[in-house]
Amino acid sequence: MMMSGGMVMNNQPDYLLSKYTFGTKIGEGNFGCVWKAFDNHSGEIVAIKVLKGKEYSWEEAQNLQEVKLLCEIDHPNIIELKELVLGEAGVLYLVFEYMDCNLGKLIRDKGEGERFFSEFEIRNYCFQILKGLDYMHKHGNFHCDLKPDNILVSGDVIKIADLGCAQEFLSNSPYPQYITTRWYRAPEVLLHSEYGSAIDMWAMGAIMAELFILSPLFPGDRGYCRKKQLNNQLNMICNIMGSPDETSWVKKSAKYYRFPQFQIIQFDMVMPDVSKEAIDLMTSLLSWNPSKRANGCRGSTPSILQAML
Ligand SMILES: Nc1ncnc2c1ncn2[C@@H]1O[C@H](COP(=O)(O)OP(=O)(O)OP(=O)(O)O)[C@@H](O)[C@H]1O
Repeated sequence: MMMSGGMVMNNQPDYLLSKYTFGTKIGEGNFGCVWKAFDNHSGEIVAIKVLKGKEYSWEEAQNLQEVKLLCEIDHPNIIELKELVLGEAGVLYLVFEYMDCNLGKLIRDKGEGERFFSEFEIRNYCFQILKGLDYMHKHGNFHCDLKPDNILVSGDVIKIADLGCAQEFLSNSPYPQYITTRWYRAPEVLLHSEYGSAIDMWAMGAIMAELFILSPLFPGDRGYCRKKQLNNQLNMICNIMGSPDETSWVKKSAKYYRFPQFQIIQFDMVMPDVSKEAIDLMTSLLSWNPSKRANGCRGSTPSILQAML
């Protein structure tokens, strides 16, 4: 057994089954199944992610991006990885602190009950997500797959999870193919342009709007080919944020793309009860130009964001 930071790493096959009692399956993504489990020693409830589709060696397991990053991270708004266990036949188990549900489910439940979140609740959630993101960005990483289902909630505490696609700014490795679920994907990624941590701020803007309206802001269709998907998603964005003007960013990043022409829909028209500060923050987070997006590390951030961080 080895220790890295506060985390335990174990490659004894029997260890997992003797330490934990598995309960129900609580989630499933592209990369793993997540189970609720009971720690027989401490009595604590945990969430165990069983990685899919590959036999891991111990070295591969320790070098996984999600594992490497979570070993270095210690923040109250980022999920804690408690243990890494390599079981029989190279099955890899990631043992996390347990959270009650994800933000996507909470939004869907509210939507079905036709009950809105109060702005106070939304500010509290966004404040915590922004704190977690700010920490990641200041430590040279960005999440790359921020979406409501990857944000976990217990009571009024929020934690960012699923760092499997996260990237280091200065990494020599090429950025991954898979970047953000399409509805939360920033224009620069859609347009195959250069991108960085500002893609998380775009996703944050889309999530904040979703918390207010209880449905995704840019729910682009799948489309039957990549070109259709791209057109559809960018169309959705133009439809709400207005088409980008001829700024240097558009000239550099989208010189071959013909944007459909739409005027911006003012958020205060569709969200009449939302405060001006919250509208300003969403509008800034959803700027076409990544360098203009609100960002905790920059001076030109809206006052609500400054007050939050
Ligand atoms: N620590 C946890 N506590 C409670 N539920 C969790 C926890 N971690 C994950 N889950 C649940 O399991 C789901 C899938 O987890 P996760 O996103 O980590 O898997 P994934 O395979 O990497 O997903 P994706 O396809 O989005 O990359 C989450 O949406 C969440 O509902």
